Amino acid sequence: MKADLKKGVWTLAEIRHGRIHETSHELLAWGRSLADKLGVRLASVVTAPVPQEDLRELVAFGADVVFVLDGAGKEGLETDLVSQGLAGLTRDYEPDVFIASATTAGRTIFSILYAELETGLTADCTGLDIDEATGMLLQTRPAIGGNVMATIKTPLRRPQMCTVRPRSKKPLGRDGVRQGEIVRESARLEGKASRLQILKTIADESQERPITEADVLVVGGRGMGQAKNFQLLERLAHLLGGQVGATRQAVDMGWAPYAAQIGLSGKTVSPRLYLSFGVSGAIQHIAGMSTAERVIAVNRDSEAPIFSVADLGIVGDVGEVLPALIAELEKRGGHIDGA
Ligand SMILES: Cc1cc2nc3c(=O)[nH]c(=O)nc-3n(C[C@H](O)[C@H](O)[C@H](O)COP(=O)(O)OP(=O)(O)OC[C@H]3O[C@@H](n4cnc5c(N)ncnc54)[C@H](O)[C@@H]3O)c2cc1C
Repeated sequence: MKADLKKGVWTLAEIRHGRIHETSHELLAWGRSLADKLGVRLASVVTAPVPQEDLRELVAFGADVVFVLDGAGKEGLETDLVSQGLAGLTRDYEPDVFIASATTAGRTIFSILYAELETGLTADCTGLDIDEATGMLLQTRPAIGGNVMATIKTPLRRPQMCTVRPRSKKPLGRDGVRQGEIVRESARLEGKASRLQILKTIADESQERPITEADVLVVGGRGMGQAKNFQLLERLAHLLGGQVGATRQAVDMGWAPYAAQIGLSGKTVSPRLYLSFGVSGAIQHIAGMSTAERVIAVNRDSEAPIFSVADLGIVGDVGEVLPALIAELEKRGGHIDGA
């Protein structure tokens, strides 16, 4: 163990198919802002074998230290072994803060790890900060049915642990000349075998590409009126090289699949362009799209809350605006400036 690397802020790197997934870089952006406020080191912890270049990328995206935990599983899928291995590492190095992505892997590993370490865990945060007076981690997440945002502290136990929604922050700019330290540690598992057996992994093919990865999202709400009108959204998305997203109301009515739902109980998205039609802009929907770069909203109600987060608002009926927009784009061969 390297005693000089004790304490600090840690992030858990996410591994998919033997590579570091980009959510790990988003997590480093959160971690970097916390570590800078506390004036401490930022570490990323890797729990399965990945190429050396991926470890260097973690440094390029903000890590000061990369801990590689050897021997805790082949792909990071044996979550019981990974959690056990991480518990030993965490006890040795005593980080003040440890954060993971609120993905299936992050949630599973952290729910075992926090219990093992007898500390607290705030799941699914949308915001993190440091309390200037106490240096404590402020963990913000929707609460009470999504009607309020609660900020939670962990005053007594360490580390302060939470999972953070993917896409709730953009990665920092890559800095290829950043220097960092890579430290290898062996998982102390005393010959334990995993109780999990991975039979097979099945890709979610309900959408060609997850909406979380789309640059352009064309989003429909209840104001679209009926399922058939979602075909117009598909057409517009196709012209813009984007994908279709939906509100919970639209999903509940069967107009779009759950995989397309954006918001608190759906996906968090961060497209370059978010274009909505007949979406009111309820707080639970905004929670999933507030990091979109540019927002254009069409709604017939000039008081609709979506306009308060829109860069461009069009007060009008989707039945008129949407076909007109499609016709204009078709004339121009499917291109608008900036999209
Ligand atoms: C715990 C919890 C979790 C939730 N999670 C989510 C979530 O993940 N995602 C989500 O989206 N919601 C979620 N909701 C639901 C959320 O509160 C709203 O009910 C939902 O977002 C509203 O969807 P909407 O905008 O499609 O419908 P509405 O709120 O009914 O809005 C329809 C809008 O369309 C406009 N409109 C109607 N006709 C036309 C027309 N012809 N032309 C133009 N505009 C028109 C109306 O003016 C209105 O603003 C959640 C709620 C709770 C309590």
